[in-house]
Amino acid sequence: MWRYLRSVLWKAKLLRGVFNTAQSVNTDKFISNGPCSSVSGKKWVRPSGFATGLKTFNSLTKQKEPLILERERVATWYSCGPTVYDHAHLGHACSYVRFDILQRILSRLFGITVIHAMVITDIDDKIIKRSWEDNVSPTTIATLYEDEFKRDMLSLKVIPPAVYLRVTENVHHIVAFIEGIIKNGHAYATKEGDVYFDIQSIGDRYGKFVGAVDSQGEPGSTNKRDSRDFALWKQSKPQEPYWESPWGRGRPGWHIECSTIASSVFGSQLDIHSGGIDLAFPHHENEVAQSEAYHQCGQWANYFLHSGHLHLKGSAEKMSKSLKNYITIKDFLQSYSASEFRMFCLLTKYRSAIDYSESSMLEARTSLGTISTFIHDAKAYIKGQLQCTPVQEAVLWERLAETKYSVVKALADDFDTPRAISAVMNLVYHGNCQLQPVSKSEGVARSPAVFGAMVTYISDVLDVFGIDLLHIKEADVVSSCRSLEGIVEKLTHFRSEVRAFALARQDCTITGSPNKPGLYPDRIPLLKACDILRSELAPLGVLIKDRGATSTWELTEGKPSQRGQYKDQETSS
Ligand SMILES: Nc1ncnc2c1ncn2[C@@H]1O[C@H](COP(=O)(O)OP(=O)(O)OP(=O)(O)O)[C@@H](O)[C@H]1O
Ligand SMILES: [Zn+2]
Repeated sequence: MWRYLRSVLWKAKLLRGVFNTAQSVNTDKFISNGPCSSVSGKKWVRPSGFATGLKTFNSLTKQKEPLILERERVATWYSCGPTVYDHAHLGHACSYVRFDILQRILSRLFGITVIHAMVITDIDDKIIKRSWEDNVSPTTIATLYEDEFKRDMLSLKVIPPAVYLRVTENVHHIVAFIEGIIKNGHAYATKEGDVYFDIQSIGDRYGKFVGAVDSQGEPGSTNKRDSRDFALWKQSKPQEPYWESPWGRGRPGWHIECSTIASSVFGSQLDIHSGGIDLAFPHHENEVAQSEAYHQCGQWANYFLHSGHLHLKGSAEKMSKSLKNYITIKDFLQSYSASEFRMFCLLTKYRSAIDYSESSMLEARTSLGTISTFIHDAKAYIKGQLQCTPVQEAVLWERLAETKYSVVKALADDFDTPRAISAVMNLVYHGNCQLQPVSKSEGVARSPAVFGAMVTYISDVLDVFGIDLLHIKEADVVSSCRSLEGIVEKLTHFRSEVRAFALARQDCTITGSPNKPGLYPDRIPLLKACDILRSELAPLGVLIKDRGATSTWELTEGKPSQRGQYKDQETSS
């Protein structure tokens, strides 16, 4: 077993650069948790290690616990990834964005390096079924939706895990892991070629998430010793993909992939394991049973974090691929930005269920809009463009200090993002109260520094949450280009009208100088203004060409040599 652990850790080379203390896993650590035989019951043991100052709700104890890490300022984090047989939807977005926010808080605010590994379930009954329906291979289906999932996560600004690992590339590890569990006396093979976990062999330690479990278990062989026993290895049916194994041709069960892959990266001990709440039982329950049976330890993962489900408002069911009640991430991003979705997530606790609706998205949009407007006004004030009555500067410095304290306190308390956002909104409110515009400000004292500090702090906090204050959605980039063209068109048209007016010739009979028709002298400043506008737009990439009484325009980005070509044409003519 040690050789196996060492070899898999060796493969996870990237970890070595990040772990600053060890070249290999400290195997003494999990032995100190006690071998399975000596550990009874489900009691959670508070890890010995490095306190972080945070508390987090642990599904293993169903209460908040101090977050203590195995290594100083390093958190090992494993998360269950998607089963890639269909489009990623807002339910996935919600779960992965919420955990991304938690990881950003740990790393950016608390200085903890998070090493995150995620499995991609690329072989499973649903993938096989979908491949039959579409008449393509399971690999084609899995690759298509895995790529789409990763693209969607990038558009939502989710920081990718240190490693994504596919089940199909780890089957040899899975087979070795199952052999280890059998050797330790916690699993058995049937004559049909299936392998089951032997729940009775771990006594009362099964049921860490739900207490006394009286489950019927999953359907399977009638040769199961206990109806709750679950499959580690399934004999393949005709036409199904298979791998060779000591038990014949088959493929891994669902739960074993996570135990094996998490162990292949992190060894026998894990700080944090995450997933949606639907995964707590039986998936995480079974992962724990397998991992502790393999590693012969009493506590494999110290903290299980579960996110609440996203529902369509009014629906009792979670949004899900199998229920076909979903909105894809791509469709969503046509109407809203990634930052707006993040704000929507921040406004509820990560563990709560969340109702998705147009009105909840508009609430998120409004909150972001309020912050953006404040930042815009504060910057105008700092630059001296916005004149205001004298500011109570000391009050604002105090509010800023209080906000900093409240934000950290809220986030250290099980990542209470709604409370942190409320503290930030409160600061914005007080900032706005102090920005009272006046038309004349000569001699009025100004306080740009405190507004500079507030702008910087609020931008930093939003940045921790992955929010970009411009919060431009991709669809808007295209439409804003279009509206920019519309603005240039209108501006050029207006200039043409002014220019035509300014170029009008005086009536010779009125002036009494029939041989010298000329411009109206009082309109010459208008012509000069038209010239100035044209020459000032040129360096911005808008080239206006006057052609007789009318004008045309073009964008000249990348063609600077043409800029200034028409300089001072009017007034010099
Ligand atoms: N509506 C949802 N709200 C929050 N998290 C979700 C939601 N749907 C899925 N998740 C989470 O996304 C992750 C990947 O889930 P999975 O691929 O099994 O999605 P699914 O849509 O539930 O699929 P299926 O319908 O096949 O069960 C899991 O952690 C799961 O808990
Ligand atoms: Zn899992």
